[in-house]
Amino acid sequence: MSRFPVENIRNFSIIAHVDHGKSTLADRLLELTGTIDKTKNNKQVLDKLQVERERGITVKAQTASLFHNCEGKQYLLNLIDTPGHVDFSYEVSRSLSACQGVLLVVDANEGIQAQTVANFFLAFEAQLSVIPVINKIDLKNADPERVENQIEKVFDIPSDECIKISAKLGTNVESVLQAIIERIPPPKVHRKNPLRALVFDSTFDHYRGVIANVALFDGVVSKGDKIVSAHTQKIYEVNEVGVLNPNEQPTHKLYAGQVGYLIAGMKDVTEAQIGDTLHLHKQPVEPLPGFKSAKPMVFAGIYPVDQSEYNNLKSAIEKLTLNDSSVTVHRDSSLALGAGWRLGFLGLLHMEVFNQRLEQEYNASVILTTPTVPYKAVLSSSKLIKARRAVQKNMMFIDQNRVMLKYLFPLNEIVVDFYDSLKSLSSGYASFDYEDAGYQTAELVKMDILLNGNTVEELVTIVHKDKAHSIGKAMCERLKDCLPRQLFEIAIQASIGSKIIARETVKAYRKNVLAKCYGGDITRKMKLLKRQAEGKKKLRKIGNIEVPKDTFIKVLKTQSSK
Ligand SMILES: Nc1nc2c(ncn2[C@@H]2O[C@H](COP(=O)(O)OP(=O)(O)OP(=O)(O)O)[C@@H](O)[C@H]2O)c(=O)[nH]1
Repeated sequence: MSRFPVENIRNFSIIAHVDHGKSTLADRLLELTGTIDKTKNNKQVLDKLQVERERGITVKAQTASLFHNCEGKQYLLNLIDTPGHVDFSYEVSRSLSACQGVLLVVDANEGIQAQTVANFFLAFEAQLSVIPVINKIDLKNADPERVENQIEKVFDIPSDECIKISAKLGTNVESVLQAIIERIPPPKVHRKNPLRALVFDSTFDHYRGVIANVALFDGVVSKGDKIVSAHTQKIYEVNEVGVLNPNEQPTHKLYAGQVGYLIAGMKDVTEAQIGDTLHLHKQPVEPLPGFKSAKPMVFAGIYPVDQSEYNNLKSAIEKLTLNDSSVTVHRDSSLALGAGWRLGFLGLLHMEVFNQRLEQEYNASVILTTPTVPYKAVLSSSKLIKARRAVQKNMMFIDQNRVMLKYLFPLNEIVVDFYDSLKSLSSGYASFDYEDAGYQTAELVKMDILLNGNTVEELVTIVHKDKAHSIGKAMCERLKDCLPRQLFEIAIQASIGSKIIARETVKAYRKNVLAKCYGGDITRKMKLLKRQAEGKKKLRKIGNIEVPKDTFIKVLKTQSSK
């Protein structure tokens, strides 16, 4: 690795709106630099996770070191592929901290979209060089000139700086490599200073423990070095260092300005915190700024389907949150579902992907409860301020056909199905991005679900006053379908405070298990009664009502899919 002086290193990221072609461009760059063989099967090579391949989206940023010869000089280009979906923008901002420049990919047909704007500003604020790349020029409806004008108008980047390519066909991709070398500065680092390495990502390998992705800001790290985590002050010996090419390739040493991986016998997932600084033993340094912790927007309870799986699920969640540090975890327990956790996610897709990764990568089978968003509640019996559901803040025309609107929305209104509705209403043309605007006052009510007058804690929800009636009615109807009839009538009610807003009734049902036993054998009767008693044990009592355990799961599941 010493062959690459700092001036021959470029660290860059590819950012774009979803589906504008980041991963396809990454494939072409890997091929052009000979990192992977050119075959027809190279499709999103850096999307390694099963969930990414199944959904066709990137959820984890990936790193690859490319070796490129240009005008007789060997360059080391470190590429960090990032996700496009709004839920994963935390990954984007972390990746950018290891870069000096970005390729901003824009679809030649769709033009600038919501996440193009959001990601551009992340790069702009981090003061990175931005190379605009207009992709998919092979499409029949491509209009690269229109997109050039949009880029000039919205981002103030002269249109002659745009590179027009087709990542799919490979057209003009060499110009992108040329621009990376010419327009992105080498990292500002010092190899003579003591080691200062930023852990910008980490994964857990079942056999080798924690694998930390590091960007070296100062110094050199070698196999066998004793290093210290600035966060925990624990000392480790480096067992392996190397570059990702795109698979791990050991190199013995990594130098300042380079990006690679490091394995140092960290066995516990709490040891390699993302954002941590590593330095040499007895050579302490000023830690790097690290990362702002992610702010979860959507919360859900997660429980093992079978309580005996609790410890396995605990370790699976710990390992997966090491790789996805934006998830927050708190222990929780529920009367119906047993011991579990309350997890915070950045959005609904993030929650679904986390769940799918738990199942696919850790073989865990879990119950996920209805997603909710956080509220700050002021309990008051006085008149509430009239809620305004969405308030328009700003409007800007990007060109004759496209407008950018800014609204203030309650988070609860957008997390579940807003994006889908927007897409179908606009025939797929509108795109959407959001950022936290803080807490706002709203007319929200706490809705209880009662079974014969007793509140069922698991089903308590916070809903907007105007929607309470329809949601309460739907939940009562679902419960009615799920609850088995019992020996007495059950009243299912939805209430706000003391006011009942919906009601369903489950009629009484009496099962006489002895009906077919005429007279005779007492032992047979005892056996039937014992079996009935065992069946009853399986039921959980809420007040005087026996509720099968899976009723909660059914109601919560239908509720979250609604
Ligand atoms: N016609 C055409 N299609 C392209 C081109 N580049 C990418 N695509 C297609 O566009 C789709 C999305 O490409 P990806 O590379 O997965 O996009 P991405 O930006 O990485 O998507 P996310 O990771 O989900 O954000 C795929 O079906 C690609 O085959 C291109 O130059 N021309």
